[in-house]
Amino acid sequence: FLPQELTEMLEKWWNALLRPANYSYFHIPDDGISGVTNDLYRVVQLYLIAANLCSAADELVLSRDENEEGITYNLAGDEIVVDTFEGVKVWWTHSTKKVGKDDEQREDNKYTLKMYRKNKDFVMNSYLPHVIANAMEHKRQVQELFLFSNRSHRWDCHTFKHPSTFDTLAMDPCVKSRVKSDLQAFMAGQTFFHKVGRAWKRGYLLYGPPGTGKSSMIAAMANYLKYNIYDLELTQVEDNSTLKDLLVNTTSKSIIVIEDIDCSLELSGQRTQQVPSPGENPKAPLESRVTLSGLLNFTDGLWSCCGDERIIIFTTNHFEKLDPALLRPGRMDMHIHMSYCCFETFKVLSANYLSVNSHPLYSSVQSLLEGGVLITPAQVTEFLFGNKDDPDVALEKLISHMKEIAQEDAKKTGKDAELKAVDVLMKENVEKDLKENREEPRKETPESVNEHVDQGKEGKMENGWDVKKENVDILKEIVDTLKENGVSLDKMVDAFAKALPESTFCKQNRLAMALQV
Ligand SMILES: Nc1ncnc2c1ncn2[C@@H]1O[C@H](COP(=O)(O)OP(=O)(O)OP(=O)(O)O)[C@@H](O)[C@H]1O
Repeated sequence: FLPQELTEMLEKWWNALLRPANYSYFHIPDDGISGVTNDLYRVVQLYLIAANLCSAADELVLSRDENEEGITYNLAGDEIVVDTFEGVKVWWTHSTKKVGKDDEQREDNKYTLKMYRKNKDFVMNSYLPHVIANAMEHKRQVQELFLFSNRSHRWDCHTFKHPSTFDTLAMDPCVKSRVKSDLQAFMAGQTFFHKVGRAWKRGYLLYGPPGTGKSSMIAAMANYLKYNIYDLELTQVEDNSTLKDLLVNTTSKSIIVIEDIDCSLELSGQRTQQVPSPGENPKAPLESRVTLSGLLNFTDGLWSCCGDERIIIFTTNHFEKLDPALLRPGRMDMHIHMSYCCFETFKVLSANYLSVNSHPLYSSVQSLLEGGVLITPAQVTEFLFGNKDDPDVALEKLISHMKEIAQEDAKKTGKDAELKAVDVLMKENVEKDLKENREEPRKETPESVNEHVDQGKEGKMENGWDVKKENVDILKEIVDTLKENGVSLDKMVDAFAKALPESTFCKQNRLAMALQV
C-alpha cells in the first residue's frame, strides 16, 4: 500500500499522460473555495436532470433529502453523458473520492466537464450560462412554494399547496389570457425593465363580489409563476416603520398580497403619518398606524426596489371605496374584474367538476345567465361539487336555484318599477293640480294632503299619510291578482289612472300610495 499523497500524485501524472492535448477540463467540486458549499455543483446536478441527460446514463446514484419530495439523481462513477449545445459537444462525468483518514474521512464529489480546447471560450461564455439558466428554471418548476403571513413584525412561513391554476380558474377567457400574457411578459422582462429604468415589479388590483375567485386567481398566479406568497395583514402592522421592515424582508420572485384593501385600513385621507394621541399606547396593536403614503412608498417609492421581480396584489369587494391615489395610472398596472358567472365561466366549472363539455341542460343555464341571473362561481361550484357524480342532478339543482334567483330579482325589479311608477304618477299629479288650479305652489304636508283624502276611516300608511283602509285593501288585492296573471306594474298604473274619472289630486294620490304599499 502506498501513502495517499503518493497515490494522488501518481494518479495526477497518469491522467496528464492520458489526457489528449486537444481537450480542456473544468472541475466543479461540491465544496467551493474555503469550505463554502459550491452552488455550481448543485446547479449542474439540476441541469443534468432538467436536460434529461441523466436518463441517458446506465448507472445512476439515487438519493433523497428528507425535506424534499422527489428523488435526486447523480451520475455513477464511470458514467459519461454527452451534451450538445449550438452544435458544440461536451462530456460530463461525476466522481466521488474518499479523503482524510479514519474518523476524519469525508467524501469529495465533483463534476468534470470535458470539451475540445478550441471550444473553451464558448463553453465559458455561452454553454455554462445556458446550464445555469436551465437549472434555475427547473428549480423554479419543481420547488415547493411557501405562504408567509405576518405576525406583528415578522413573517411566519407555511408550505403552500393550493391546487388552483389558470386551467381550473373560471373567468372570461379573454381576460384570463390577457393576465397570463402579462405575467409571461413580466417574468421575461428583466432586461426590458432595467433598460427603461423601471423597478422590476408589477401591481394588480383584483376586484369583484365575494366568491368570484379573487383568492383563487392569486393562487393560480403563484402556481404559474412559481412565486412564494406574502399575505400581508395590514391590521396586524403597527406602523409604517414595521411595514418597511416586513417588506424589505420579502424575497425576490414573490407575490405580496393585501386582501380587502378597503377594509384593512381607514386608508382614505390618511396620507400623513398619524401621531398617537396623548395617553394612547404608541404600540397598540389593534390601532394600526400604517398610512396610505407609507403603503404607497412600497408600491412605487424607492423602497419598492429593495428586491427584484415582485408582484403586488390588492383585492377588494368594493372598488368604489378605494382612494383614487391607489387607482392612479402606473400604480396598479392592471385592474382585473372578477365577476359573476357568465356562460363561458360556467362551462369551465362544469368541465372541471362534472367532466362534461356539453349537456342538454346547458341551453337552460345559458338562457338564465344571459337573461341576467347573477350567481357567483363559488355558488355554482357548490351545486356541481355536491353532485359531481351525477351531472343531470347537479345541473337540474343549479337551474332550479337560478330560477329562484330570477324570481327574487323579478320581485325586486317589480317593486322598483312600482316605486318608479308611483313617483312619476305623484309628480304628474302635482304638476297637473298646480296647472288646473293656477295657484302658487303649496307645500304639501301630511295634514294638507289628508284634507284632500275622503273623510272615511283611515289605515296608517308607511309614509305616515292616512287613507281609507278598506280601499287600500281592495286595491292591494286587485294588484296582487293582476301581478299573478303577469300584468306589468306600468300597465296597471296606466289602467287604473284611466279608469278613474277625470280625477282630483287626492284620488290619484291615494292610488299611488296604495300601490306603494
Ligand atoms: N372564478 C372561479 N373559478 C373557479 N373556482 C372559483 C371561482 N370563484 C370561486 N371559486 C370557488 O369558490 C371558492 C371561493 O372563491 P374565492 O375565495 O377565490 O373567492 P373570492 O373572490 O376571493 O372571495 P372573497 O372576496 O370572499 O375572498 C374557491 O375556493 C373556488 O372553489
